[in-house]
Amino acid sequence: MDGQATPTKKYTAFLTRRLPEPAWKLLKSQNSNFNLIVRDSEEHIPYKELLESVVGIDVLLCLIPDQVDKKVIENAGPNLKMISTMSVGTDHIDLTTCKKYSIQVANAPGVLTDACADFTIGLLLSVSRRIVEGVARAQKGDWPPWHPLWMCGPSLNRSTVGIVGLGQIGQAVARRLIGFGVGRILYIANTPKPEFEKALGILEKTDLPTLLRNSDFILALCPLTSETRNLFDKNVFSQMKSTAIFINVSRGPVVNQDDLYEALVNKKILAAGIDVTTPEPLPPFHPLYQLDNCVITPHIASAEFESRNNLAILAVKNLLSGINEGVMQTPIDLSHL
Ligand SMILES: O=C(O)C(=O)CO
Repeated sequence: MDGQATPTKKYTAFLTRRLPEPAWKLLKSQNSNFNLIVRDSEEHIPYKELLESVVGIDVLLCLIPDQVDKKVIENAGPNLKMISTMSVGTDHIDLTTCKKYSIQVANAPGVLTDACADFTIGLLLSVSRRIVEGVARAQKGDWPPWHPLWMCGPSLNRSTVGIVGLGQIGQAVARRLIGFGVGRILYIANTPKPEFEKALGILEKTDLPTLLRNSDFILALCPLTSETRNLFDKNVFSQMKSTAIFINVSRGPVVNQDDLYEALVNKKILAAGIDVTTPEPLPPFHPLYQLDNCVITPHIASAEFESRNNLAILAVKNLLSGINEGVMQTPIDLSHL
């Protein structure tokens, strides 16, 4: 056998569902050196099927609703080396277990930023200008002759906006807010952003109580972590102005939903707009749907064709570079875990 190279083992990659066409084309054009298993469905993979499908794979490409927990990772077995997620958020993946087994994880940052920032402004205005409520009233015939203060809401112009989490999306939202003439933007973030503060002129890093006390609009744009889980609870809502509008485009579990309901019903805050909930999908008869002062959208902040296609393409690029070069393009730093 002297002189014969040991054949390198072909990786097996498993995709939990079909991907949008441009990402699929890219994958199909470059899959000759690995085994590709694609679950032939547009639908979410049931947990039990995920557990069974991952056994023995080397690379997993997953999506937000796929719960890649300890059990799934351990069921995959020792071959599992890389997980590429078609998402920015990684809270559906047990990163601690990934670190334990030296599994690389890559998300897809950057590609959704503008879509999410546009949507955040849209949701904020839908709530403050009562657009959804107005449409519902008009459709029900609840439309009196023009009335000076009917269906009025607070101005964004000259207001103080509090941003919780000034990452890429938070910064893109802050830039857009300048165009709406806001007076002040307060933010909390793990790291200060002095250059960005200087560029915008009206941005101030602060602490949570100061942000809550002073903001007319409070935007949750932070990732879900052990520090942000349940951050917006009764105590936090009680520190907001009674005229405050709360917007969540982050993750459902950063909010204690019962406490949000209580704050909205008892007018502790004026209104809320939430694109993310617990659970998702939020069941149709959930009490929050009954409130005029709550706008609920079904996790669509990033739902632009271009951004979702780019999200899928970046997830595929991560998978390909992981297989071909051993390092994914946009790996997550797990060293702090
Ligand atoms: O990519 C994510 O994390 C999203 O929430 C997409 O909407």
